[in-house]
Amino acid sequence: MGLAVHHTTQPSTGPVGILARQLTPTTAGHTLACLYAADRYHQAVTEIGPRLREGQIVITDRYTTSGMTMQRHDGVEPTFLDALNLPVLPADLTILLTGTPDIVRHRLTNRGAHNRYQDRPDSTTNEINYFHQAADRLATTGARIAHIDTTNLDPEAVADQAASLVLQTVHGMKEAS
Ligand SMILES: Cc1cn([C@H]2C[C@H](O)[C@@H](COP(=O)(O)OP(=O)(O)O)O2)c(=O)[nH]c1=O
Repeated sequence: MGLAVHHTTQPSTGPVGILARQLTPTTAGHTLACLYAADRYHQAVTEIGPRLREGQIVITDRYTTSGMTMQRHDGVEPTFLDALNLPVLPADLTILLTGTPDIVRHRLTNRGAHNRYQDRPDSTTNEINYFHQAADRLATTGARIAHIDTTNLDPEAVADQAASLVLQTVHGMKEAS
């Protein structure tokens, strides 16, 4: 179909993202929430915005919803996280990959934890709830949010569903413009 796609991640590989990753084991709460949000604003200006203006599709692994979720593990209030993250360049589509706590925990154990949040066995159920709550709060802004229940899907099937959702969104935006 010839669409130009740029794939990226949050935290980014830029200076603020590197700092956020470096400090995650030893810092917590408001400091980390601000660092991850700063990385998101910086990446929107330096990487994502310019590519969107060139007409590319930008896919990012984690975005605003992660910022509205992760530091709740450290007790940061949702209102603080929302105020920090909702003004960031809004996504045209947010896809939430969901799964039962058992299957998410099983996959995490097989893959290995990437940070101290994922080390705690009880964190999975909390995080799933936090993500659903963040998605509900994001939805009140009019954001387009889709859920893919990955419990019984392999990665290829998840990717297929995600690609269809992206294409639907792109077509919808083209028709509306
Ligand atoms: C984007 C973002 C990430 N994080 C943390 C938690 C994530 O697990 C980690 C991302 O590290 P990563 O190694 O990409 O882990 P995963 O594969 O689980 O995404 O960064 C936050 O705490 N807040 C944020 O806003």
